[in-house]
Amino acid sequence: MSIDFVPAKIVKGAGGAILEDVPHITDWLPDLPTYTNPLKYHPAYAAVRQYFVEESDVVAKDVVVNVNRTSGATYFRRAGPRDKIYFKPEDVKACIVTCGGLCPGLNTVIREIVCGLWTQYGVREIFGIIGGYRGFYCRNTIDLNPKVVNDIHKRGGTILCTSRGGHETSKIVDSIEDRGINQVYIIGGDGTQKGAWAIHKECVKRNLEVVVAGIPKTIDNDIDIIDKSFGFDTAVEEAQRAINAAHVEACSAQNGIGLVKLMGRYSGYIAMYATLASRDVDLCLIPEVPFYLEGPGGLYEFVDQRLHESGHMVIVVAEGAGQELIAESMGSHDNLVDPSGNPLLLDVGLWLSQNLKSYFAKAHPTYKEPLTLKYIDPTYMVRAIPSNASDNVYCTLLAHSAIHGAMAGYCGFTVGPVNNRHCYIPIPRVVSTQRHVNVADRMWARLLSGTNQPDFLRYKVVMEERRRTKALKQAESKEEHVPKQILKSPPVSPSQTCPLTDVDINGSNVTKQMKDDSTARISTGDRQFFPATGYPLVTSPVPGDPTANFNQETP
Ligand SMILES: Nc1ncnc2c1ncn2[C@@H]1O[C@H](COP(=O)(O)OP(=O)(O)OP(=O)(O)O)[C@@H](O)[C@H]1O
Ligand SMILES: O=P(O)(O)OC[C@H]1O[C@](O)(CO)[C@@H](O)[C@@H]1O
Ligand SMILES: [Mg+2]
Repeated sequence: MSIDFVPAKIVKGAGGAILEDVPHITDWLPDLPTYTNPLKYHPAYAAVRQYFVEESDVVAKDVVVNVNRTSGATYFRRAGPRDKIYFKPEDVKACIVTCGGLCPGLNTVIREIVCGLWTQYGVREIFGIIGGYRGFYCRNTIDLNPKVVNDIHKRGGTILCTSRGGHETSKIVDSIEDRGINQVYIIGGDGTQKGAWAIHKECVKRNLEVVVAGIPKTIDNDIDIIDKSFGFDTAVEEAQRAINAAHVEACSAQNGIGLVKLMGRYSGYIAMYATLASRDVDLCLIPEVPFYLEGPGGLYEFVDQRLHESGHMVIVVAEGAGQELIAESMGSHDNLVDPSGNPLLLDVGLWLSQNLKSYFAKAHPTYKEPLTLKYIDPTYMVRAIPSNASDNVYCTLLAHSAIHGAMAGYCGFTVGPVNNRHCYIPIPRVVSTQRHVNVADRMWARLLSGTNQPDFLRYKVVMEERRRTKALKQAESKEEHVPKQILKSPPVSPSQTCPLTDVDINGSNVTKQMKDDSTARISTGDRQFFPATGYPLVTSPVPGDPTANFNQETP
C-alpha cells in the first residue's frame, strides 16, 4: 500500500517561523457552517478565564535553541478548545478504535474520550469498534457512554480489544460511511497512525464530512516529536518490581546473576529509565548499542569482573537488543513478521542466559560456586497493568485535546505534548521517523556513569572477525574455495577500534554522533574516558540525526 506521508500544510509566519499545520475539514468542504462552542456555557469551563485557544497559538518544537539561529524555527498548532466548532453536538457520531499492542492507559483514554464528548460537548452517539482496524468491517460496534466506561481506567488492556494487521482502507472507510460516523478516534502506535493517515486521505478523496484524530500509544516510547507516550511511566515503575526480584535473587547466591528482559523493539527507553530508576542494575543492553560477548571490552569480560568484585549482578536487556548477533550465532535468517509486518524478535533473554551459563561452565570449571542465573521475563506483565496516577492524568489531557481538535474541524493529526504543551502534529511528521535513545546524550552518559558498563566500541570489528573465522572454518570443513577477500583481510587486532560511521542497525543507516560536551575527553588506547571519573565514554552509533530529539532528551 502506498500512502503519501508528505506533511499536509506548511505555513510561514512573520519573522520566519514555520508552522507545520494539520489538515482542516474546510480544506475540502469550504462552506461548512460553524457553531458556538458549548463549553462557553459549561458551568465548569465558562468560569475559567482564557480557556479557549487562539487560532494563532502555536508551540515551538525546540525550546533549547542556539541564540544565533532562532529564525526558521518549527512550530505546531496548539491543542485545546476553540471558540467555534464545526460539528453540531447532536449530529456527531463518534467512534473509537484501539490498535497494536497493549499499553497501560488505553482504557483511560477511551474513558476520557467518551466522558469528554458526552459531558463537555453533549455528544450522545459514541461507538466502540471492536478488535482494531479489522473490527470496522467484520464486527458489530458497541455503544459507549459514561456509565459503560465509568470504571474501566482501573483495568489493564483495552475494553475494545486490539489487533495487528487487517488495515483495509477502503473497507474501513466504507464502514465509516455506512454507519454515518463523522469523528474517528484512533489510538495506537506508529503503525496505527500510518493507518489513521490512510483513512484520513480516503475520507478526503471521497469528500466525506469526517475527521480522523490520532492518539499516540506506545509502551516503547518510540513515537517521535512528542515528549513521552502514555503508559511509559507506569511501565518503568512496574519494571522495578522485576528488577528488585532479580536483585534479591542475585544477592542471595554466590555468583548470582539476575537477568530481566523488558520491552523495546527498536528503542531501549524502558530499559534505560528502569535502569536509571533502580540503581541496582549493573548492565543495561538496548537495541541502539550493539554488544558482543567475547574478548576485550566484551560482555563476558565485564560479567567476570563484576562477579569478582561484588559476587552478584543484575542485567537489564531490552527485547530488541543484540538481534543481529543472535541471528548470526543461531544461523537464523527467517525474518518472520507479525500480521502488521513488524519483525518477530529472537529471545535475547533466553539466548543470553544460555550463553552466560555455558561460558561460565567452560571458562571457570573450577569455580567453588557455579553461576546462579535467574532469568525474569515480565514483558507482558509490565504492559498489561492499569496506568498509574500521573499517566491517568496524562491520558485525560490527550483525550480532551483530541476531542477539542476534532470538534474544531482539525483532522489527520496526532495529538501530544511537545515541550509540555499539547499540540496537533500532522501524522506524517510523527510517523516519518522513529524515536531512539540518543546515546550521545547526557542521559545515556548518566546511565553509563552509574553502571560503569562497557561501551562495546569494538562491535563492528568483533563481528567482522567472527564472520571471517566462521567462513574460514566452513570452507575448511567442506574443503571449499575460500573467497579471496576473506583470505586477504588480515585478522583484526584486539586493539583496533570500531569505526563508528557506517554501522547499520535495524536496516537504517546510522552515523557516529558525539554531541559536543563541555567535559573534556582523554583517550587511552582505543577507549575514551571521562577524566574525572575514569568511566568509559560511550561513542556508540545511534540512528538518525544527532540533534533530532534534542528537546526530548536530557533536561
Ligand atoms: N503503513 C501502514 N498503513 C496502514 N496501516 C498500517 C500501516 N502499518 C500498520 N498499519 C496497521 O496499524 C495497526 C497497528 O500496527 P502495528 O501492529 O504495527 O502496531 P502499532 O500501532 O505500531 O503499535 P505497537 O507500538 O504496539 O507496535 C495494524 O492493524 C496494521 O495493519
Ligand atoms: O506480542 P505482541 O502483542 O505482538 O507485542 C509485542 C510488541 O509490542 C510492543 O510492546 C510494542 O507495543 C513491543 O515492545 C513488543 O515487541
Ligand atoms: Mg509500532
